[in-house]
Formats: sequence, C-alpha cells, structure tokens
Amino acid sequence: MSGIFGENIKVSIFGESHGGGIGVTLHGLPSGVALDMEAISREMARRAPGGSPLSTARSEADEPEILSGFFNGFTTGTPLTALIRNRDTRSRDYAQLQDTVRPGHADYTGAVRYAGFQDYRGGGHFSGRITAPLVFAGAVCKQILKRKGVVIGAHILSIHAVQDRALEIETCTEQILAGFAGQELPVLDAQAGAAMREAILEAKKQGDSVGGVIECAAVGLAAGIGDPFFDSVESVLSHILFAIPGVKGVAFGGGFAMASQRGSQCNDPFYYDGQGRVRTRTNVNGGVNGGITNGMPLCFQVACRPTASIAKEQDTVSLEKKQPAKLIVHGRHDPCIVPRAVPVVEAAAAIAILDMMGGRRA
Ligand SMILES: Cc1cc2nc3c(=O)[nH]c(=O)nc-3n(C[C@H](O)[C@H](O)[C@H](O)COP(=O)(O)O)c2cc1C
Ligand SMILES: C=C(O[C@@H]1CC(C(=O)O)=C[C@@H](OP(=O)(O)O)[C@H]1O)C(=O)O
Repeated sequence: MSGIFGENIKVSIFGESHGGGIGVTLHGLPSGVALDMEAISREMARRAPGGSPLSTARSEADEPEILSGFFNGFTTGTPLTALIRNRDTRSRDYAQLQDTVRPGHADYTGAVRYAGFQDYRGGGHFSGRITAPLVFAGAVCKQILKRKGVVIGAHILSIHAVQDRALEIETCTEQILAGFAGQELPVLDAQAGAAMREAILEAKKQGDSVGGVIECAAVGLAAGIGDPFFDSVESVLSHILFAIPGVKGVAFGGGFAMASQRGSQCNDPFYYDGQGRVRTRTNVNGGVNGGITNGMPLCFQVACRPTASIAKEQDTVSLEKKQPAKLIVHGRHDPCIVPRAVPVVEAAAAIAILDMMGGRRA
C-alpha cells in the first residue's frame, strides 16, 4: 500500500490504532523554520480522543515525540518524523470483529485486501486514530503557511438535521477562521452548536450515531496556485480529504447546489478593489476557477458519515462459518466523528495547500 501523499511536501503516515504507536514523516520542508511546539500540542488536543461525552471514551494524550529533522528549535530540512505512542488500547473489544465484521467499517474489506494479515484491533491502519499524525503534519504546515499570510479554519456546517450558517466572504476573515479552534463545536451560530450537541447526545443515548458536514476555508492565498486537469486545486484537496476515514463527500463553493442553478447565479462578477487587486463580488466558485486559485477565499465542504460502530443490533456474516450472524458492537466509539474531524480537515487542507504552493509557481 502507499502511505504517502504529496509532490513537494511529501507526507508519509504509519501505524495501527492498537500497535506500539502511530506517526508521520514530512519530506521537503524548508530548513530554519522555528516550530511553536505549544501550538502543535493545541492542535493535537483539538483532535485527541476522550474527555467529552461527545467523544469516544478512549483517552490518549497524543503527545508527539519528534525523532528527526528538528534541532535547537528549528527544522533542519531533513525528514521530520514524529511518533505518537498508543497508550489506552483495549483490544478485547475487537476479538469478535475479525470474524463477525462490522457493517460500514473496514473489517471485511481489510480482511479481503490483506488476506487476513491486517491488524484488525481497533480498526488497525483504517482507524480514525491515524488522523493524529495527519494533524501533527498539518500543524507544522499551518505554521509555515501563516508566515506566508495564509490562514485556514473550519466549522461544523451541519450535524444530522441541525444547520449552522454557511461561511460568506464577510465571515471568511483570519480572525473568525482562527477563532474556530477555541470551540468544542466550532460554529458561527452558538444556538446551532447547542442543538448539535443535543443531536449527538440523543443519538448516543439510543445506541446510534450521526454524521454531518464540515465547511473549511483558507484565506490569504494568492491567485494562480494549482494547475488544470489532474493537479487542479480541487483534485489535490479531494485526494487528501477522501483519505480521512469516514469522509463520503467533498464539494467546492456552491457544490452540488450549482447544478440546479443558472449561469447568472453562479458566475462570480469580477472587479478591481481599488488597490489594483482583482476580486469577485460573490464566491460561489469557492475561490477556484479552472483548478487554479483566483485569490478569493478557498472554500469547500466535507461530508462525514455517521459512525459505523453503533450499539444497536445489526445483521452481518461470520466469515469463518460462512453464515449469517447478528452483531452488537461493544467498545468505545465516537457517537459522531464530525467534531474531532474538524482539525483533521484543516490539517489536510494545510498539507495540500503548502504542497501546491511549493510547485513551479511558488
Ligand atoms: C477522528 C475520527 C474518529 C473516528 N472514530 C470512529 C469511531 O469511534 N468508530 C467508528 O466506527 N468509526 C470511527 N471513525 C470512522 C472510521 O474510521 C471509518 O468509517 C472506517 O475506517 C471506514 O472508512 P470509510 O468510512 O471511509 O469507508 C472515525 C474517523 C475519524 C476521522
Ligand atoms: C482512538 C481514536 O479513535 C478511535 C477511532 C476508531 C475508528 O474505528 O476509527 C475507533 C475507536 O477505537 P478504539 O476502539 O481503539 O477506542 C476510537 O476510539 C483516535 O481518534 O485517536
């Protein structure tokens, strides 16, 4: 399998949820970048499991141990590797799942693909836990991007039937985007946040789960990043966003709604802003035309499925007996992956954007 993403900044991920640890190596970073380790820890804490009724009860500190590429407070320019130890594993929860595979999870497909040799404990390499190293890599990339004037932030656009306000040009400010990091359920409308919390807790009470949509924006991007066709901004971002376990949809700007609109509603009119910069009055195209940034906020949405591991009885099969079977998943699971996936989406965006900025046109 390939655990590597990127052209200029290559990110390679390793580890299993119940193995010794998980980690990441970043190749192609510049030397001499001062890394703010506290800022990295804050990013890790946003995603870390445990400590909230909205999260899985598995509790991990997720403190990255830097093994290489960092010396006297600066990147050296050689591969930067971070290791995160797994501490709170409870592998007995998974004993039955190798045979009676979970509907919606990767137990069956992983067993087929790796002929039964995969580490099935805790979902192994398919686990959402593998997004912890991605957040580390993203936190490093975010710091480099910030020095180039690029800020990324994401909020929860919806959970189940509860909707937050969508980001507009006016709300795509550095301050608002950076402020999302301080909220457990990052939203523009606090009432929507409270209703989302209720929706998650209600599903959990019923042994069920809910999904939702994350909306992410990047501001401060120059016009002219990206290439047409295979390396379009949408293609590169989608590649890494769909790698996040549980992500089932990615859309840019007005997304699928644009399909039922008219051209006059979807063409963002151009104007000069008085400082010689070309801007658009609206941003239905999410800051991308022809796969290339146009200098407006880059805006996209990511749909997450409801968590597969639910406490309700489900139909499955026994792979060993080749017979139908019933399954109740025991163990510690997120009733909704969306809140913890928010920093993961930001991290994935930071990695992809820095990678694209490292190209010929940077
Ligand atoms: C941060 C995060 C936490 C997750 N937590 C769980 C969980 O507790 N239980 C679960 O069944 N799936 C969880 N998932 C999703 C599964 O890992 C994912 O559904 C599974 O690997 C199958 O992949 P797919 O949904 O992309 O097909 C989580 C995903 C992320 C990103
Ligand atoms: C450990 C994390 O989340 C895990 C993601 C996950 C899954 O199937 O994706 C299943 C659960 O694993 P376990 O049964 O080992 O507790 C979650 O707790 C994490 O995100 O760090």
